[in-house]
Amino acid sequence: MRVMLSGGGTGGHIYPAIAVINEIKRHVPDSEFLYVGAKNGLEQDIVKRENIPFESLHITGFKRKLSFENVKTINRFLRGVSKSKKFIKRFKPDVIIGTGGYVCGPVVYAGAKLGIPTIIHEQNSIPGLTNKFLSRYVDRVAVSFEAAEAFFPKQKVVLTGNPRASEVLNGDASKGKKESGLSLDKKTVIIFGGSRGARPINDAVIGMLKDLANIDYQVLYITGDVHYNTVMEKIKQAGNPQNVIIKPFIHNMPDLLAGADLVVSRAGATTIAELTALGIPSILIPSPYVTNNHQEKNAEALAKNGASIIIKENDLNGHKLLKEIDSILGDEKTWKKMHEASVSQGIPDAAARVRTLMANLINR
Ligand SMILES: CC(=O)N[C@H]1[C@@H](OP(=O)(O)OP(=O)(O)OC[C@H]2O[C@@H](n3ccc(=O)[nH]c3=O)[C@H](O)[C@@H]2O)O[C@H](CO)[C@@H](O)[C@@H]1O
Repeated sequence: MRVMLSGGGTGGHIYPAIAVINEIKRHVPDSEFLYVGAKNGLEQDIVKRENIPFESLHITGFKRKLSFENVKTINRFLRGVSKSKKFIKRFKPDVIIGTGGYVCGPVVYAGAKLGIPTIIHEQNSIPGLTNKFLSRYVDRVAVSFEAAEAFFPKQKVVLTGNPRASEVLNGDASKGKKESGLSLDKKTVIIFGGSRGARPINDAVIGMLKDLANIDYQVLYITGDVHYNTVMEKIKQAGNPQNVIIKPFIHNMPDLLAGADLVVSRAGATTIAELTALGIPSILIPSPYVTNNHQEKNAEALAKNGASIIIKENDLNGHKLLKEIDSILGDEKTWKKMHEASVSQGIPDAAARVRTLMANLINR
């Protein structure tokens, strides 16, 4: 089977595509893949590390306000379409899958225009602009939340969940802990701000570092690549407690999450799919800077049934965060309830559902 994939900008769009690739590889081992990503997105690095053939487009997103930049964006889109058509004619995919982010716009659009079977995957409960645009042209729309169904043509939409949920299921907790320098027997909190890190979360963690030294669990704190040096400068002054390990980025999240008792993070949809697949309780700080405030909606779905506590970014500080962490890890009953609520929200067989959708579409 020949599968072309596109999606990117941030990890939340890239890891679901890689999970689809791994699922197909397991079932149809001689399949071939081509990933088309943005020149400046995180996908350059992440996809190449996985040894997946990669081509790139220069692409940007629309500004909401009228501006000359939008004219350039339209030109880049049109150039992206014609470059994608060349990739498609050369690679000859049986199917094209887009997982969101600006870059998959021209790729999936070009595929649909050339008559190739096309699918988009939407991770969020409120869809992004690119997927809304593409939904008019594609054959199927796979969604991760029921709430997203209403935004797409009824006859095309299928609830699959997020394929990354399946990928994290078989993580090796000891390996993940050893790789990051964590102890094997302590309760573990993982803190990160999505795939790129988030300054307000970093500030809150720096604000509670001194108090973290007095707790009996351990913390793996991921700053995000671009924030790492600034954070480490500040930490030089604040001091780094022994039970707090700080990293810029972790490539092997499945093994790390397998050993996590609690996660503190933004409310990106792919992170949420991972948490609920594993039943990890969470404290979510939705980013208020995303389209239609979709992270808040993602987080609300979990908080409503008790799997997560939401802290709004405006209310976030080190003291509050530590208090909430303690309220979960310090009380076995609370942890168990949140764990069960989290499991009940997961779709762990999402990757298989996407594979089936694809196989049915192309009759294989
Ligand atoms: C600012 C922005 O536009 N964010 C969006 C983006 O977020 P973002 O890319 O942050 O997405 P998510 O939080 O959904 O996913 C992050 C992914 O990166 C992984 N990870 C994270 C840190 C790390 O060190 N290593 C690592 O591998 C996580 O395990 C997860 O698989 O895509 C999501 C999915 O469409 C959206 O819901 C988010 O709103």
